[in-house]
Amino acid sequence: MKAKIGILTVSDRASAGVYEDLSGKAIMDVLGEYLSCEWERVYEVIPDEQSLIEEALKDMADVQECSLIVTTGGTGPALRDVTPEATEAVCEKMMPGFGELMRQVSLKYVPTAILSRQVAGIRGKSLIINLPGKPKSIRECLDAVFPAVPYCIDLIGGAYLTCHEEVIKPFRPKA
Ligand SMILES: Nc1ncnc2c1ncn2[C@@H]1O[C@H](COP(=O)(O)OP(=O)(O)OP(=O)(O)O)[C@@H](O)[C@H]1O
Ligand SMILES: Nc1nc2c(c(=O)[nH]1)N[C@H]1C(S)=C(S)[C@@H](COP(=O)(O)O)O[C@H]1N2
Repeated sequence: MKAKIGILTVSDRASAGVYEDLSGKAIMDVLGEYLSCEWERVYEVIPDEQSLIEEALKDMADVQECSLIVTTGGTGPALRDVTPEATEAVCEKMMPGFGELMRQVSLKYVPTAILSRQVAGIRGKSLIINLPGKPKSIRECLDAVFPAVPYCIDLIGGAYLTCHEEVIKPFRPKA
């Protein structure tokens, strides 16, 4: 099965064309460096509206059958930041370790790492992971959690992800 990966940028300004979506691009670049298997991307840029975020996540998970969905933006405390709420609303199971680890690692880079409420969870055969909006946060967060991502996707019946192990080494306890 060819892996499908959803990349969802949640940003009022990127979706309005005020700035180029560098964070979505960073997700594509980092995943391109990590993955040795063939994969297809499903990409969307939407404003910070909870209903639109939920709709996009459900479409990527249920219709497009993405094994992994990575969001960027909308995780902070500002009024319009609702990506974690939308993620929780569509997930059957939350995976708190992802947010805990990303926040902890991010503190090495910025003291404001604690302002991100980023979460991860499972919807069907999809793992959804929230990342902050800043382009530089993408690699900082993904480097920390990605080693656990392929095995998590194995456990929920998603696509079998393989990686360039000199770049990132996935850990599969039963391999
Ligand atoms: N998708 C993106 N592409 C490029 N830069 C971004 C993106 N998202 C955020 N940034 C940058 O990070 C800074 C802080 O992100 P912030 O959380 O304020 O943005 P956001 O909430 O994603 O954007 P908005 O307020 O338009 O929804 C922004 O001012 C911008 O410079
Ligand atoms: N790794 C990392 N995490 C980070 C940051 C960062 O630059 N790098 N920025 C922080 C800041 S300043 C904010 S406000 C929160 C929330 O960002 P968001 O609302 O764009 O998702 O993420 C935090 N987490």
